[in-house]
Amino acid sequence: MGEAHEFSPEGLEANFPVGLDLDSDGGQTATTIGEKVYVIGGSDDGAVSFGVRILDKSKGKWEIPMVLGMEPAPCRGYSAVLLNNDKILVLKSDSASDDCIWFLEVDTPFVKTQKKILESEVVAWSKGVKGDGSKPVVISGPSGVGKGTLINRLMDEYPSSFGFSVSHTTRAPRQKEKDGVHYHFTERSIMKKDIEDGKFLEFANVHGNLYGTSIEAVEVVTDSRKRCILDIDVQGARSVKASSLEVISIFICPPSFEELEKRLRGRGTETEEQIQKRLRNALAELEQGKSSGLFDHILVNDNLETCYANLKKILDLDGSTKAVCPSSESIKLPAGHSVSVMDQKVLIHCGKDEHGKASNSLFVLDTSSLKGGAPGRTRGLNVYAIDPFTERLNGLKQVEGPTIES
Ligand SMILES: Nc1ncnc2c1ncn2[C@@H]1O[C@H](COP(=O)(O)OP(=O)(O)OP(=O)(O)O)[C@@H](O)[C@H]1O
Ligand SMILES: Nc1nc2c(ncn2[C@@H]2O[C@H](COP(=O)(O)O)[C@@H](O)[C@H]2O)c(=O)[nH]1
Repeated sequence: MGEAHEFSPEGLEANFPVGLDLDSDGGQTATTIGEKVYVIGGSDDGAVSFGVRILDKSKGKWEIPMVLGMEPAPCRGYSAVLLNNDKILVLKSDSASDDCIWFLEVDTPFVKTQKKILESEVVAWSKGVKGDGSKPVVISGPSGVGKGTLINRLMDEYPSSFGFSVSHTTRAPRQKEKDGVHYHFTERSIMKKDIEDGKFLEFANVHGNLYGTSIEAVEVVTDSRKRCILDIDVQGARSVKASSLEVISIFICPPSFEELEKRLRGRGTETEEQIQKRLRNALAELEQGKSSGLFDHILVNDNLETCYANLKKILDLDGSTKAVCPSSESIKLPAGHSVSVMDQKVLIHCGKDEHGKASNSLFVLDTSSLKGGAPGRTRGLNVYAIDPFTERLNGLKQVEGPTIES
C-alpha cells in the first residue's frame, strides 16, 4: 500500500521539470510509481474529468495510454491514493453514493497482459462496488443443449438477482430477437475495431460468426447490483478463465448427441446447413468441455427440472442461502475531504460537509478483501464510519448504521 499524498502541482513541477504542465487551478493529481508519473484529471468550468497521461521520467516523455473500461463521469473534485503499487484509488467528491469509489489500474496483472497484447501503454478503470458481490456465472455448452432455456428460467425466477451479459455478434437476428436485449447485433468491421481498441473481455469465431463479451456488458450488470450471467462458447470460457475476471463456470451437456440434434432441429431457428455446422462443432465442444478441467461444474441437461434444480444448487439458490442482495450502505464525500492510509485501511476525513460546515466525520475504507477489478468492477469494498471523538485509530470500531448518506 503506498503513501497517501497531497497533490501539489508546483511541488511536482519542481521535482519533475520535464514539461509537467499541470492545471494551476487543481483538478489534477499525480501519482509516481518508479519512473512513471500518472497524471489524472483536468478541470473545465469546475468539472473535473478523468483523462490520464503518463510522464516517463527516464525518457523525459509524455505518453497517452490506451484507457480500458468505462471512465468515471466528471465531478467537482477528487482525491487519489496509490494502493499496492499497482492501482490508484480515486475518491470522487459530491458524486452519487454508488459512483464515488474508483480504481485506475496501472500495473495489475490484467493491465500487464493488455500492455503485451496491445503493445501500448495501458491503464484500466474499474469502479468499486461495496459488499462482496457474487462472482459472474459463465454458462457454456454446445448449441441447442438448453443454455438459454436454463438462463431464462433463472432470470424469470430471480429478476432482481441476475442480469444477462448482452454479447455482441455479427450473426443476423432471429425472428424474435431484439437488438440490445438478446445481443448487440453489429457489423464485423465495427466489432473488429472495438476488439482492437481493447473493449472486449473475450471474443471468438463461433459457427462462422464473431461473438464477444464487451467489458461494458459485464460492467452494466454489475452496476445494477446483479450477478452477471454470461452465455458464451467454450473458446470464450477459456479466454475468460485466462483473464482476471473471477467467475463460476458451468458446462451444460446433452444426455446424448441424438437428443442434441433433436433439440436443435426442434427449435427451428437454423437452416439445415447451419444445423450441420453446429452439430460438427458440438463434437469438439463436448470433448473440450468435459475433459479439459476448464469448467468448475458440469451439468447434464436431460430432464429440464432436474438440471435447473442442480443449477440452483450450484448457485446457492436452493434455499440454503439468502438471495443475492447488495448492501444498502452508501457514502457521499464532500469536496473538502482528505485521505490517509494506514495498513490496508484508507481513512477519509470529511473536513467539511456539503454545506461547507466543519465536519468531524471520518470514514474507513477497508481494502483488505478487494476482489475482481478490471475488466469489470472491484468488489469487496467495506466502508464504515467511525466517531473520532470516541475512537482512537488503533481501536477502529465499526459503527452500526453509518451516518454516510444513502
Ligand atoms: N431438458 C430439455 N429437454 C427437452 N428440450 C429442451 C431441454 N432444454 C432445452 N430444451 C429445448 O431445446 C431447444 C434448444 O434450447 P436453447 O435454445 O435453450 O439452447 P442453447 O443452448 O441456448 O442454444 P444456442 O447455444 O444455440 O443459443 C429449445 O427448443 C428448448 O426448448
Ligand atoms: N465466445 C462467445 N460465445 C458466445 C457469445 N455469445 C454467445 N455465444 C455462443 O455462441 C453460440 C451460438 O449462439 P447463438 O445465439 O447464435 O445460438 C452459443 O454457444 C453461445 O454460447 C459471446 O459473447 N462470446
